[in-house]
Amino acid sequence: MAAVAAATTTAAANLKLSLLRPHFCPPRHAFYPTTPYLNMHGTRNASTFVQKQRRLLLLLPPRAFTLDVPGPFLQDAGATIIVVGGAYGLVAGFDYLTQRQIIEQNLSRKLVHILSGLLYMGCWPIFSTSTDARYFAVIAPLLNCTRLLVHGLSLVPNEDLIKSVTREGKPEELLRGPLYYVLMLILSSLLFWRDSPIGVVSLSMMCGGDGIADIMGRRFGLHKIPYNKQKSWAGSISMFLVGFLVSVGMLYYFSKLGYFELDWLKTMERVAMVAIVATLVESLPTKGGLDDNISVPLVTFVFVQWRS
Ligand SMILES: Nc1ccn([C@@H]2O[C@H](COP(=O)(O)OP(=O)(O)OP(=O)(O)O)[C@@H](O)[C@H]2O)c(=O)n1
Ligand SMILES: C/C(=C\CO)CCC[C@H](C)CCC[C@H](C)CCCC(C)C
Repeated sequence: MAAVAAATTTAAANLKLSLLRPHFCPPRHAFYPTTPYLNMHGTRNASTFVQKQRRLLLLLPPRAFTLDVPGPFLQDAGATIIVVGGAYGLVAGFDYLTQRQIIEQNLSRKLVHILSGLLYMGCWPIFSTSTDARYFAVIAPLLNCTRLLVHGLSLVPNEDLIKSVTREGKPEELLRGPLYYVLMLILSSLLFWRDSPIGVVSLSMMCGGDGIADIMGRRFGLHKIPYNKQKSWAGSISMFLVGFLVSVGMLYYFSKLGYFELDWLKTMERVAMVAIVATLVESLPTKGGLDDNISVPLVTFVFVQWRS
């Protein structure tokens, strides 16, 4: 009798858990804990997840011999150097292209907008599984934040940075869109990191979606949106499509690496809803109001939470 009662209670608890389970499942490594430290002789202690991370770091194909990564601190320090170097390289590269008039200033600004956040997120797996890894990851955006403040306040002039990331070439522009953008990268890394689809989708909408709206809208935006003559159907439709595709691509990337598991049908549905909301928010008239680099990711954070 007692055994039957116990079995019934367990079954009821399991049913309750499965009903409460969100569509975005908890990170897989919550179920399969990983060992960040590897033994001296090989990978005996390493879980599949850690092995995947190490392969990615070393850019070696699966099954190839992998060198020992000497502890999370060195791995995170190395990853930080790569990301900080990548950020400087990206801005310098676009500055070179604008200086040579290979691309115009506004296109450079939008390409930096699209690429920097997506490449930044793409680099998250090269950080260790340590709980401190996210603090190393925010070093690059923090340095860029300082850089934007120093040059935006004209404490030290920097024509190169201004040319590659501003619209009109004024230093104070660095204190608006670009500054809000790096602050959102920091916020999302600290709050969600690579363990949650929420941060991944929000940044994908801000980088991919919002970035492409400008590029397409300026080129093909003949037909304006009825409630905002500054924005066009071409820009908003591109934002929806690219925001959706980039989000799904990023979610696939992180789920393949084992950071979380997704029910793909529900995920697609949810990402489509989020893309519609982010596109609507971006299309609103905001003269003097909230910048898109704040409104788009913040609304996405809130909307995904609310739907969870
Ligand atoms: N849905 C959209 C968004 C943008 N655009 C085009 O892109 C230009 C700039 O858009 P906006 O988002 O206002 O850009 P910025 O103010 O430069 O934004 P940010 O500083 O956030 O980059 C608009 O004038 C418009 O030509 C568009 O056609 N349709
Ligand atoms: C032009 C921008 C926004 C306006 O809407 C983006 C500004 C980007 C920053 C100046 C540079 C940010 C760099 C990232 C923090 C790190 C990128 C690393 C990666 C590996 C290239």
